[in-house]
Amino acid sequence: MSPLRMSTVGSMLNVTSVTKRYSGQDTDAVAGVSFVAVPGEFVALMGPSGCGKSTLLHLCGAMDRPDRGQILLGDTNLARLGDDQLTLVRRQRIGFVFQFFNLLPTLTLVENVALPLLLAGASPAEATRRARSLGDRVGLASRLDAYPAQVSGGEMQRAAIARAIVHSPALLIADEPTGNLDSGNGARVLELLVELNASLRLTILLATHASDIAAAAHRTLHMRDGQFA
Ligand SMILES: Nc1ncnc2c1ncn2[C@@H]1O[C@H](COP(=O)(O)OP(=O)(O)OP(=O)(O)O)[C@@H](O)[C@H]1O
Repeated sequence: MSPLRMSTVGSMLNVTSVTKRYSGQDTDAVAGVSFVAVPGEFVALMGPSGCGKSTLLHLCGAMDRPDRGQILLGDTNLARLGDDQLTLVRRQRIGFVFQFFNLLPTLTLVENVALPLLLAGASPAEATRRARSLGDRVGLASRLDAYPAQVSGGEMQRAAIARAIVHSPALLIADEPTGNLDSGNGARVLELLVELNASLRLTILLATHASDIAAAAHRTLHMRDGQFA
């Protein structure tokens, strides 16, 4: 069997004994972590600053490779992929939401949302049509032609979430998605993530410091010193 196609039963993400140490460091950022997320599951990662949450998200999101261990996204073993294959997996099967939104400032919200579709080869008309439709759905209808600097943090994060799911990924990785929002906007962004998780059966892996955010997940994994506590 090809190293890219190993069979697992029913898991979206199957992480086994994963370890990652950054060069120049004398401890592992992630130290032998294992867990499974099933399709449609919303899993929260909690733990103090520096415990390894972002590193684990990067590994599960095909942004980095573990030193040891195995990460299966569906049937694909991410640890065995080359750079080009990892890029394809990221573009096609994973969506990312970050604390500071990471929208391109020179594009309008709808242009930001359409970007992954254009990169995947959609025509500008089709990409714009789908981006507008999803923008409406996430509550941005009247703001889609504004630039990021002209809208609120909550609206920027809604656009970032729309951009993250416009290509229908299997897995959404969210790193402190409410960490830069006031409590009202944070609650509305969380509500949106919960709604998308339920309606699209989107698997979500989300890191947070906030226990009320984690409480909305189906399950919370607590990290400390690179391991699950
Ligand atoms: N690029 C890097 N090079 C070297 N060390 C790093 C790098 N990124 C993270 N680290 C270290 O790895 C450990 C885990 O960091 P990580 O960012 O995964 O933690 P975190 O739980 O996400 O923290 P926070 O909640 O502050 O974002 C920390 O000790 C951090 O200093």
